[in-house]
Amino acid sequence: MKISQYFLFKVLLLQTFQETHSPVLTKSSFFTVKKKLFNKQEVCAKRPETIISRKMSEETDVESKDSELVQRFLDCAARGDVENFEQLLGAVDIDVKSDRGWTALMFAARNGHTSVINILVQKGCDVNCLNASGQTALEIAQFWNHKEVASILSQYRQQLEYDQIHNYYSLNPLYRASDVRKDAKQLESAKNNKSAKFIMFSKLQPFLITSEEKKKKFKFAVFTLDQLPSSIRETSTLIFLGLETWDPVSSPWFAVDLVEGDHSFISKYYPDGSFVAPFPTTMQMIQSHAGLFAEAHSILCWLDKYRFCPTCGSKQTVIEGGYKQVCNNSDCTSHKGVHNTCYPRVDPSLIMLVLSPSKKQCLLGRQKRFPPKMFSCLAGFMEPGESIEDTCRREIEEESGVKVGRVDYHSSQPWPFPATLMLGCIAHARTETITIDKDELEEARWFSRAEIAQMLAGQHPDGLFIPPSQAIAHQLIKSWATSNSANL
Ligand SMILES: NC(=O)C1=CN([C@@H]2O[C@H](COP(=O)(O)OP(=O)(O)OC[C@H]3O[C@@H](n4cnc5c(N)ncnc54)[C@H](OP(=O)(O)O)[C@@H]3O)[C@@H](O)[C@H]2O)C=CC1
Ligand SMILES: [Mg+2]
Ligand SMILES: [Mg+2]
Ligand SMILES: [Mg+2]
Ligand SMILES: [Zn+2]
Repeated sequence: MKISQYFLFKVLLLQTFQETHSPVLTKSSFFTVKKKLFNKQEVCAKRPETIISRKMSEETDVESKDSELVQRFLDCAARGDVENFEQLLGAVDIDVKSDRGWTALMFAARNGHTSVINILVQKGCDVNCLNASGQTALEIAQFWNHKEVASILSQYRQQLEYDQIHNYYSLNPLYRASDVRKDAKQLESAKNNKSAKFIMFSKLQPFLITSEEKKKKFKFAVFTLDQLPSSIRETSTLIFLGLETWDPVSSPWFAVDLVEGDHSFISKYYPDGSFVAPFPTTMQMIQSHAGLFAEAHSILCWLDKYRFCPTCGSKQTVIEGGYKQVCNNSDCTSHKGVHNTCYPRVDPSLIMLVLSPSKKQCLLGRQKRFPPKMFSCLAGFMEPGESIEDTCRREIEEESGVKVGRVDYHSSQPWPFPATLMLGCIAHARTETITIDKDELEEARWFSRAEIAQMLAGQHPDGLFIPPSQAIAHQLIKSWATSNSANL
């Protein structure tokens, strides 16, 4: 399927959010999470071996085929049918959920299929997923007394806690090699390196193809030196993204900002690819290429917006593989002392999950521009001369009236639209009363862990949901909800 066709249907963020989170249970079939949790009768009510079939009437052929695959995938996990399960692995999302929010890992954990569990864990499935009852696969294995499975899952969760958290857009596989880009000779030989790789942009839009390995995901079309017309290197801007390994002769990667008329060679090599609007399309890329996009897009946006010297207004020259611009006016004060205008800008902003004084609830809000029913963490830009902690306290008080004490750092995420760095924090509230700033927020309220579990599973009775897993807001909320899900 061509990307253009695909995005005819899916280009809006609103749709992306709604598709990922549309509630599948009606109010009447809904039981409160508290009632369900660890209640054997409830867990048994629908045997996990039987996957709930979905009403397919209004779905397209493609979707019904997909849904069949999902059903077979989950069914194989539930039955411990390793052979068929492995065949389906590449065809569906490894963390795909049944209507009750059960993943393959949960079904395998329910029935004690160690071999399926091992495969899923090695393939990097999400061990912290919650089902609609607020249970993780580990809790399901413990409940059904599958000790071996429980031991594998708890070891793996411990391992994950030691590992660094990688948010979407932050997994860049390249070594940035600033020494290479600062040395004109090395940079020139990198451009002529026979193993050099090139990814394409035009008017800030990346050229993407669908990924063969991961269905419904996109990746860059990667070009080699001999595929590029020689004119490109004279007329287009080449951004040096980095090297594949620390070795200075390893493959260098470049992003090419194509100028008009340079496009014809592209369709010769990748007839099914397209230049696409970066948001939200790049939220559906394979992770390593999303990292490349974040680097390239932020630099290209900076070069696009800063065409003239911010100090004196003269023309500038791009150097260091796109990472620096110098003013052409030799009398300009930007040549003296420390001048950050020469370098690409990054705007730090805070995004925080605010916990109530009792730690039993978290504060989420809705901006007017959000899709209906979506709630997210509060966020705000850092101001000059402000610490992370003070930005966090100020933005929360401005937007919700809630006063915050301690602030803990969680993780960060480059948000390349154009160059925001999201600093994710957990904030501990000292007060509970909410008074919203109507300019910034439409609504803000406290949510219990049980309600968050429903939202994560796409089964909130009022259809409320949180941003998709690619957003750091999702990771902050999920990390709190899963850190002690037994206390739902
Ligand atoms: N809230 C969420 O769930 C998520 C937020 N984000 C991102 O977090 C960032 C900050 O969140 P947000 O709530 O919008 O921030 P703020 O609460 O600080 O409010 C944003 C407003 O502040 C002004 N502003 C001040 N400084 C800047 C700056 N350096 N860059 C841009 N605008 C600035 C703008 O006003 P004006 O328009 O009047 O100029 C802007 O509309 C945004 O990039 C947002 O996309 C990312 C993921 C999730
Ligand atoms: Mg604000
Ligand atoms: Mg804000
Ligand atoms: Mg602000
Ligand atoms: Zn100048």
